[in-house]
Amino acid sequence: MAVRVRGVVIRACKRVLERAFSLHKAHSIKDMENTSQLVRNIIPPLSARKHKGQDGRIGVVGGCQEMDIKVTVGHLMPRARIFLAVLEVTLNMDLQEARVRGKPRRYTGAPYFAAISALKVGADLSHVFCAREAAPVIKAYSPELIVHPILDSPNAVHEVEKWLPRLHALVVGPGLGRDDVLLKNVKGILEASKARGIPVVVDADGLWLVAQQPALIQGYQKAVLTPNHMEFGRLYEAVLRGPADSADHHGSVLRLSQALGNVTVVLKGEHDVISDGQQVLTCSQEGSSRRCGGQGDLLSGSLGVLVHWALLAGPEKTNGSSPLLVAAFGACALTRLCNYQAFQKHGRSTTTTDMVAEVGVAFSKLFET
Ligand SMILES: NC(=O)C1=CN([C@@H]2O[C@H](COP(=O)(O)OP(=O)(O)OC[C@H]3O[C@@H](n4cnc5c(N)ncnc54)[C@H](O)[C@@H]3O)[C@@H](O)[C@H]2O)[C@@H](O)CC1
Ligand SMILES: Nc1ncnc2c1ncn2[C@@H]1O[C@H](COP(=O)(O)OP(=O)(O)OP(=O)(O)O)[C@@H](O)[C@H]1O
Ligand SMILES: [Mg+2]
Repeated sequence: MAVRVRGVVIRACKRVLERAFSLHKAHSIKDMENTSQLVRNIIPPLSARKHKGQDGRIGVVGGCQEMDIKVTVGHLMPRARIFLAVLEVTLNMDLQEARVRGKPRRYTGAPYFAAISALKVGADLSHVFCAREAAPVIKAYSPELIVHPILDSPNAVHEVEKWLPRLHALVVGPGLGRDDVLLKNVKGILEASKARGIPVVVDADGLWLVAQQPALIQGYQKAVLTPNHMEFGRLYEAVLRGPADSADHHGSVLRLSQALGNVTVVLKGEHDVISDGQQVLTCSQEGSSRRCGGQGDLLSGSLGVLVHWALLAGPEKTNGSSPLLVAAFGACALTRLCNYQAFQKHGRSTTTTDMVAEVGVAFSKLFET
């Protein structure tokens, strides 16, 4: 008898839990649909009357190419030293310094993915501000990008500042690396962008810089930070002086956003959690289990365009929600659907290039139906 009663109770509990779960799921699907509608509202209509540039001029700040030449000058024969000196003049770099700086980083794919994604989403012009040696590599990937080889030059901040009046949004960090000279220049670029009220998406090594100096972004409400798991942990620790609660992503993202003065934060992961310090949204658009590098760059590049569109549209088009929150949701849903579609075709061999090829169809499915 007691065993039968226990069985009935367990089955009843199971039914309650299943119902609660499916209700929660239905609720989140409804939320996602409502937010997708807000994204649709901010998309500017295509029109024959518009001129080039009107739908978005986006800048990506990132891309480095440090040489990995291991030399110990003291051990070289005199003739080899002369050769080294000639090589240094030709390459215009200090090879000893390259060795001392240690772990070389060469990222050209990340800024390319971010910049090409901005174009594919619908920006008219996409600029990349990168280190000198990275420029020919990035340019060779795509003739569609405008590439400025200035990020490691002594007057980098001034060079980028000249372009700021012509840019609608900046994406800072993809493939930037952590070289002190580049980070110092990027700090100046962030300050100049803030002074002009230009929206900034901060990703990857840009987040490394913000974790060292949170004041750089503190209270700037036209900023969106897009950390992955590791970047979020670093940032949280730096700002809130303690570890994030891994069992409560909602609470952690909300707290980080609030502590940064309502800067919008997007924590990427199995579900993307987005907050402006007031609302918390979750994007659970179906993706896949494939986690190749570069997917986050697709997200930050797309977000650069959507942030511009959302701010242009204003809060009346987003039903009172923060435009940046809506833009961030749009970029997350788009990236995840690109991942899903690419995975259907390529399975385990899916790469970010396959995802970039899906942007057009995924965007139409989500936001133009
Ligand atoms: N093709 C390219 O040029 C690419 C360059 N990239 C650049 O590489 C640089 C470093 O970026 P990283 O993303 O590696 O950042 P980090 O150097 O902070 O490393 C993140 C580490 O965390 C791990 N990780 C990520 N998600 C995790 C999770 N959910 N749980 C546990 N571990 C997790 C990763 O395997 C990685 O080793 C940036 O400049 C970035 O833009 C990446 O964007 C990938 C593509
Ligand atoms: N476990 C997961 N399941 C489904 N989607 C995921 C998962 N983890 C990440 N994503 C999605 O992949 C995209 C990129 O997130 P990811 O955490 O890979 O960024 P990242 O590490 O910055 O990428 P990148 O290699 O470009 O630097 C986001 O849209 C996110 O929603
Ligand atoms: Mg990344």
